[in-house]
Amino acid sequence: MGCSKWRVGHLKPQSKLSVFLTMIIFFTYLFYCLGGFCESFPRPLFNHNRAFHGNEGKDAERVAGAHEASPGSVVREQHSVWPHDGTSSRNIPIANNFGSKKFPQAIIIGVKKGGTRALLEFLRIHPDVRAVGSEPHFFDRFYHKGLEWYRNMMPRTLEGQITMEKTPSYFITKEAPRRVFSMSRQTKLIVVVRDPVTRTVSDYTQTLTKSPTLPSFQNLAFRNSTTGLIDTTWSAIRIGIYAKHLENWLRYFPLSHLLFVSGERLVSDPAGEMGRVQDFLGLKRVITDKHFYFNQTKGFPCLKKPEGSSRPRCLGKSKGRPHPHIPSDVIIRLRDFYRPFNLKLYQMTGHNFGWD
Ligand SMILES: Nc1ncnc2c1ncn2[C@@H]1O[C@H](COP(=O)(O)OS(=O)(=O)O)[C@@H](OP(=O)(O)O)[C@H]1O
Repeated sequence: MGCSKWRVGHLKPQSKLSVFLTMIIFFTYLFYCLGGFCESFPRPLFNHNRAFHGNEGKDAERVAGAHEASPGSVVREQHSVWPHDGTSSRNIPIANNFGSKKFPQAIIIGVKKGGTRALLEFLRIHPDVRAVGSEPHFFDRFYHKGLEWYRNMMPRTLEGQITMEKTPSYFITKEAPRRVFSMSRQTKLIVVVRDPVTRTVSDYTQTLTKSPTLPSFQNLAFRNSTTGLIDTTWSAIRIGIYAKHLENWLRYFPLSHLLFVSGERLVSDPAGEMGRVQDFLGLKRVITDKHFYFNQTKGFPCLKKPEGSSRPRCLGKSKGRPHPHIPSDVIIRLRDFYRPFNLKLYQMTGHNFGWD
């Protein structure tokens, strides 16, 4: 102090003034820095999240805003706030490759014409569900392509989100249970079941749309029209023997890994059925009756706001088609045929689907 006094005392008045001003500037700057206002580099926005997830900088965007309840909603929020030109005002690149591709933790394995598309589209409005749009057919047709091929088909998911796919033919594929099990024994399996008689007619209607010269329903359904013996080699019939197919799955998975969704209730009470599905998947009940409205023209429930859209949407023309008339005696025979298998299913699942 004495030293500086001595030096200042020997300076000219102009020099004293400039020293004084320099000191004012220096102390003002010091105060600003202590207040945190003088950083010349942008702060890495998500540093705190590395510690949060112990992720050491991998997938920085994956952990973005991990303090929020749902990673899915965080991503949406970022997109709506930040510019969409690939950079943000804080020099954080916005890529559309958030997260990583994982094997599905839950699969809709069946049944064909049960209402599997409706279920998947309804689930996709949940922020914590990401699903493949098309049917991958990995465990039946493309198993030879290998698990990496399959994983690559999956959408990227963030921490806490569920990866899903639906391929209804898995349910009747002999090898599928073993194959799914060897991918992960933790896989959750969802089966949408529908009255097997209506399901057969629905299946027939689909084939008829593709091949208008198809024989009549009764020609295909009976092995012998006089004895009324049902032709179980016709896949449209065979698929509806749910109890038999279920036996294959129960060799590998406990019943607690399977959820049976009623195809009928998915139409009459979509929100109620979706509540069960969300509970089974361990998801917050986000999808409620607010998401659905009944479209009189379509004759089915439709979504008020499907994923990625703000406009109401129903499923396409191939879903909810009118069925051709099938003579009542044929329907009765089919009902008789399926009854014991249905009862077996009710017993196996502990759930009466009310088809009889
Ligand atoms: N909300 C809604 N909208 C339209 N259709 C609905 C809906 N919910 C269930 N369904 C029933 O779904 C049936 C088709 O089943 P899938 O989607 O499993 O068919 S497929 O196996 O993928 O081809 C389809 O069968 P069809 O009526 O025979 O066309 C519908 O009855």
